[in-house]
Amino acid sequence: MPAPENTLKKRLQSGETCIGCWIGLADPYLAEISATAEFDWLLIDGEHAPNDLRSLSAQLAAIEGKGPSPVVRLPDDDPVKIKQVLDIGAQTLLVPMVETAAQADRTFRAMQYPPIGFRGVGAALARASRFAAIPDYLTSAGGELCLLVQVENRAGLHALDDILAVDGVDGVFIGPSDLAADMGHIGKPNEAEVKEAVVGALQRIRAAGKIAGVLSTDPDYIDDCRKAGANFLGVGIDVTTFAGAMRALARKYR
Ligand SMILES: O=C(O)C(=O)C[C@H](O)[C@@H](O)CO
Repeated sequence: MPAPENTLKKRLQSGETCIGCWIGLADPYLAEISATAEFDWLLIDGEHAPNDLRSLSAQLAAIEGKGPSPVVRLPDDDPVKIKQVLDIGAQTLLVPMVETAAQADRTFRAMQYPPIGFRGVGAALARASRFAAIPDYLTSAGGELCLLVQVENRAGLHALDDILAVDGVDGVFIGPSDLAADMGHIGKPNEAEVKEAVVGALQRIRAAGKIAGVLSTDPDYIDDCRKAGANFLGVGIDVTTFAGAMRALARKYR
């Protein structure tokens, strides 16, 4: 029996547009509630949300088999964290702040077992192998992993073509918030030159035959990015959705 099929990877690589939501409330109960919504994917944020391996694992379990495919964002490109997140069962990773082809290639190799890469072997203890219930995990896991790297500053944009040329990179996600900050427009991802850079990068990513990702909560921004070819399309954040709804409810009766 092989590793579980990564259906999200296959859908995205076929060119399908898959919409999803950031989940940063860092709780499996809330993740399961979000999984009742008809998103194609839910991204569990290990960079900006208060998550650890236990909470990430619990949210993976809460989402799997409920409809949306789970994605995990790492806090950085540390190979040790990558190994641990893969061992708890994540199959699609989003890795932030990638600026060079060498960094992207090292990140890919951290996800792969030898001889392709250098992921440490511990499947017998790992949720990913269903605790050794998947006998062929070691020889089948690599093909079901999906690496999405984040390009979110000028250095990464400058190296985009080289990053796209890395075979192990399945897709590139453009981070409008961090790119805006690096371009001198912090808090203004809608600034004309930022938006132009985001849209242009998305077009280049799809032209290279790779998955193109972005996140926005602005419907017009989302539509422009979809038209530019974004197919890993983040359209919301649970934290801001929940906080906004709670504040609106309180104001309604004040
Ligand atoms: O730079 C970005 O935009 C992202 O990477 C997404 C943000 O990190 C997310 O937290 C929404 O602000």
